[in-house]
Amino acid sequence: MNENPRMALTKGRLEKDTVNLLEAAGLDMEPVRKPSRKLILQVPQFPLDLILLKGPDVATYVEYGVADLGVVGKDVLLEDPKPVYEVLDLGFGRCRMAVAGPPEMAATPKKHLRVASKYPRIARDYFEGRGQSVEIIRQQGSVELAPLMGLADVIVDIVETGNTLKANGLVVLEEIVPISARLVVNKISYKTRRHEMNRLIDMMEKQLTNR
Ligand SMILES: Nc1ncnc2c1ncn2[C@@H]1O[C@H](COP(=O)(O)OP(=O)(O)OP(=O)(O)O)[C@@H](O)[C@H]1O
Ligand SMILES: O=P(O)(O)OC[C@H]1O[C@H](OP(=O)(O)OP(=O)(O)O)[C@H](O)[C@@H]1O
Repeated sequence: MNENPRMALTKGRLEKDTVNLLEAAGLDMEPVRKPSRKLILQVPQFPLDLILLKGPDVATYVEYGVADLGVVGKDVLLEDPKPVYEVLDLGFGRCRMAVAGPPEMAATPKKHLRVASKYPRIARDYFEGRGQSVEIIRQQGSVELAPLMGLADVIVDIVETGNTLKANGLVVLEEIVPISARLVVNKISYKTRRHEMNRLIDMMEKQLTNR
């Protein structure tokens, strides 16, 4: 067992809101706020270590119990489901998963669709669930380019402000699912470190209800 409970945080877009939430919950987040390349940080005066990872790796660390808890986007959990407990919707990192494409695609249903996405599983589940035949073309980024370049008919991607779609002449064709950051807990830690896990969950939950 780790000495202190360990929480995995997603670097990048979710980082600032996560740090703000933990700070509001009473933790000294100075070590994370201080610019540094450190990936393991200790919360002063509180039994908690923090590790910084990319979203999909947060879920993996929590699955294996190397981290007891983690903060990760719902998109990551849907794309690569893990046997972890999802205990809180943290309410930030809000965006939606959507099908998008050129406006004319709305009026021209196709027998077989080519779909570009960083989220092949979400895309396949969505279209197959509707009986739509698809070929999924996996992308690593700049997904909006695919329909513009003729690589795909539509994309499945995250839409937040809608600015990227707009700047590229694309529109949302269908909403798939709303997304936000979630707190996940390792299943064994939840049993064997119940008191510590509940204390941390309660501290965070209280801040959410105060907002
Ligand atoms: N506009 C957005 N684009 C992508 N993710 C967003 C957006 N808004 C909120 N999110 C949430 O933030 C999480 C982290 O996003 P972030 O872009 O930092 O990492 P990423 O998706 O791994 O991208 P990258 O590969 O560019 O680092 C996502 O998993 C998602 O839940
Ligand atoms: O609706 P918006 O506010 O414009 O946000 C959505 C865009 O942000 C994300 O891309 P990201 O910036 O992570 O770049 P990449 O996936 O293309 O690397 C996502 O894949 C969309 O392209």
